[in-house]
Amino acid sequence: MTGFIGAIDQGTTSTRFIIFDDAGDVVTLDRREHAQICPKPGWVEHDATEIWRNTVATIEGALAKAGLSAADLAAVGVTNQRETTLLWDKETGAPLHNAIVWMDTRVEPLVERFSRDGFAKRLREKTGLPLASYFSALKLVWLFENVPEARARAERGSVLFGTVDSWLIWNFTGGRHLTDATNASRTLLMSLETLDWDEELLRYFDIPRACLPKICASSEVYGACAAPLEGVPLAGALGDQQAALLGQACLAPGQAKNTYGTGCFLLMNTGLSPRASQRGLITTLGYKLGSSPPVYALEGSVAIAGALTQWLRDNLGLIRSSEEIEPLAKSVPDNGGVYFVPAFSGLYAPRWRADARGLIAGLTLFSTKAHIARAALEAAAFQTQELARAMAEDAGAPLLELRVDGGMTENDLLMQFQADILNAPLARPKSIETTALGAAYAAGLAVGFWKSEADIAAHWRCAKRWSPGMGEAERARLFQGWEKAVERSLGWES
Ligand SMILES: Nc1ncnc2c1ncn2[C@@H]1O[C@H](COP(=O)(O)OP(=O)(O)O)[C@@H](O)[C@H]1O
Ligand SMILES: O=P(O)(O)OC[C@H](O)CO
Repeated sequence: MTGFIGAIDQGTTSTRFIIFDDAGDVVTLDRREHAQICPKPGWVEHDATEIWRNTVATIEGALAKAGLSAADLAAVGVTNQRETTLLWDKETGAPLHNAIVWMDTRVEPLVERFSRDGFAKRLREKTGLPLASYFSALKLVWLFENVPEARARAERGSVLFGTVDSWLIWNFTGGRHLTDATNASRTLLMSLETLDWDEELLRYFDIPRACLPKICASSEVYGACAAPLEGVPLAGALGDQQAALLGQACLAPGQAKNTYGTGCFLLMNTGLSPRASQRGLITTLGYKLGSSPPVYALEGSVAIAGALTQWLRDNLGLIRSSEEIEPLAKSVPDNGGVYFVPAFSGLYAPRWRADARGLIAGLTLFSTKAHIARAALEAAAFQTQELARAMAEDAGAPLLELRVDGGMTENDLLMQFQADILNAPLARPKSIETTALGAAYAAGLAVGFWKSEADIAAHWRCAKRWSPGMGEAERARLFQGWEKAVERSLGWES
């Protein structure tokens, strides 16, 4: 019987394999963390071979826990941390360098170099993206400039470029070099109109076409998997935030979700044509299901959200586990005037300030670690409020409801504060594994396991809701404090 769908969720901090039943409910899950390699300030790398090993281990782990075998899976989907950039040898499959992670800032000097000629406006028109260290193109340029022989071999096609989806698909399918259009839309190399690599952009960044994967739909059969998923069709791939959009069934224009993980990513479905932002948001591909027309989204990306909780745990030792932050923060009635701006990689949307750095503001002798914990949680909410405000202005209508998911949504204090600061209700579905669910939906639709978008929308059920309860004056006072702190974080790094 093939009554289940599998999804690999390869995230910034961990890799999960989740098995879903036909109601979209989690049957079982296995998870492995991988090393965050930080060789210099601002540099963040992953070992791609460790990621592949963890992927295999989580699949084996989840199948064993559920007492299932690969033959029980009708299809498998892949979803992944986006923009993270890899090069590997076509013959041996060996990576040429550690993967350069999306939040890595080493290419700031390249951003400056490429900013000088005024091409950034054209880049934004074609790709929907600002010229920033976040996206893949400059990471790839850096690899070509720093890894001996990489460029010459890429030109010959013996070295391949890919984001993490490509890397996993290549390993699963015995060497098929493919990517999906949502991941490609984060490279600064794909045109949002044609959904193909763009000659003008390739020339601009001097990227050889021979090293690029073929761009596919988010939902189509990519190939049959090798062990440990022997023979299972790999039938869906999406960047993780787009997968969450689909997993949250935000299928109608105007519907939006926010995922609170390492970072925070607010995406709104904007329908069948790309909508340019006037407020510092990104225009991105939402999803492309088979031969259906592509669906676009506006996105607000925040680099540091849950990562700040981890930082309090690992770098300051303020808490022993992420969960401990909630009781600590709750032990004080408010932030006591303390604000924490986690601009560790500069600030992404809507400000795009690479020169910002993290700070804690408003400290007095009265401040305790509980105020710092509270300020760290509130930072995710304030950053989301900035995105929501920009999105409402772009869309010409306020957000009526925000669907939420990701690890931080377990934090009740944060979610209530978020509803208060947004002045809009939050709704969390029965499963917060919506990222993996989106990849499962994409794969399931491609093989007919689920029949239509309506079929998957019918699975969405609200399990928890937070309603706003804060007065306007208090909301304005708190947000003003945040804005003052952000102003002070700007221009730190010059
Ligand atoms: N109860 C909690 N309160 C605050 N942050 C949390 C809590 N639980 C998890 N987190 C944070 O959420 C992140 C994990 O969420 P997850 O959705 O698994 O992220 P990712 O997919 O980016 O790896 C971590 O950064 C962790 O510190
Ligand atoms: O791995 P996550 O969930 O933190 O997501 C990372 C994003 O895809 C980066 O753009």
